[in-house]
Amino acid sequence: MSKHDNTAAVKIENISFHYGDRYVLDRINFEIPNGAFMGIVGPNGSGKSTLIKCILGLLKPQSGKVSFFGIPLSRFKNWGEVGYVSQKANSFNTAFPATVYEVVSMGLFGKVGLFRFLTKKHKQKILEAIETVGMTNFIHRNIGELSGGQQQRVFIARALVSDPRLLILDEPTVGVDAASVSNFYEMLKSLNEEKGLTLLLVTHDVGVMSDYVTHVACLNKQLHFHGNTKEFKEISKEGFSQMYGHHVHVLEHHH
Ligand SMILES: Nc1ncnc2c1ncn2[C@@H]1O[C@H](COP(=O)(O)OP(=O)(O)OP(=O)(O)O)[C@@H](O)[C@H]1O
Repeated sequence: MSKHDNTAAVKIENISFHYGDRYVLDRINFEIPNGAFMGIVGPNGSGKSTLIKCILGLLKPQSGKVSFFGIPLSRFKNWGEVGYVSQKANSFNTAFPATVYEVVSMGLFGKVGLFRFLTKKHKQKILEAIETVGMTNFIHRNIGELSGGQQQRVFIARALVSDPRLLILDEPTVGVDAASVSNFYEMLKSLNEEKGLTLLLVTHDVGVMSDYVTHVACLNKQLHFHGNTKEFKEISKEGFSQMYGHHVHVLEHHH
């Protein structure tokens, strides 16, 4: 594969961020290994979105640094390698009259008006991305006529058309009904395992998520734990709650 194989996909070094005099992130250090599927969990207000914004360079931390594939954020230019699916509610007006095919094609150009310039190769990419997320049967359906989980799949396909090496997802299961959540994670897992895509997922959903990810980071202003899923599961539930606060409970899958 690529020459970056031993380099972390994302390296976060000593990141601190405060809004005014209010600390939201306190000296955060961790790496997302290339090829990992990492879940970041934390209660409301624990700084998850702020951390994602610092990673993407949308917010500038007061201290610390971020690098992608070994390149410092300040010099990183290959944004096509990094896909981002923000919280659904903020990302798209689903009343907008666009089909699945049209929404996914925006991942190539960002604009609907450029449809007529799509080459055969572009069209192939779009069809492939739609197939990867299992939405081929809905290709001409309007985005507004899909369920929350189906819409999220389409937004992921939109992020996949530019062939990213890393995909960052902020609360992708919000609005996805409980029965579809496992299917949704299953799809992410196969993107990770079969396509070798590195995934970073932010969620409240500790229980179900931990059955699919390879690594976990627990955030509550500070990083309370980071490691592989086996280590995460070995932490006793009580010990974990004490360490991390009462907001988060590790639930077994069948609950
Ligand atoms: N623009 C802002 N100005 C001031 N404070 C902010 C701003 N944005 C967020 N905060 C505060 O920073 C803290 C962390 O917010 P953040 O959105 O990063 O948390 P989160 O873990 O993503 O929360 P949630 O799970 O509820 O989305 C919260 O206390 C929030 O109120």
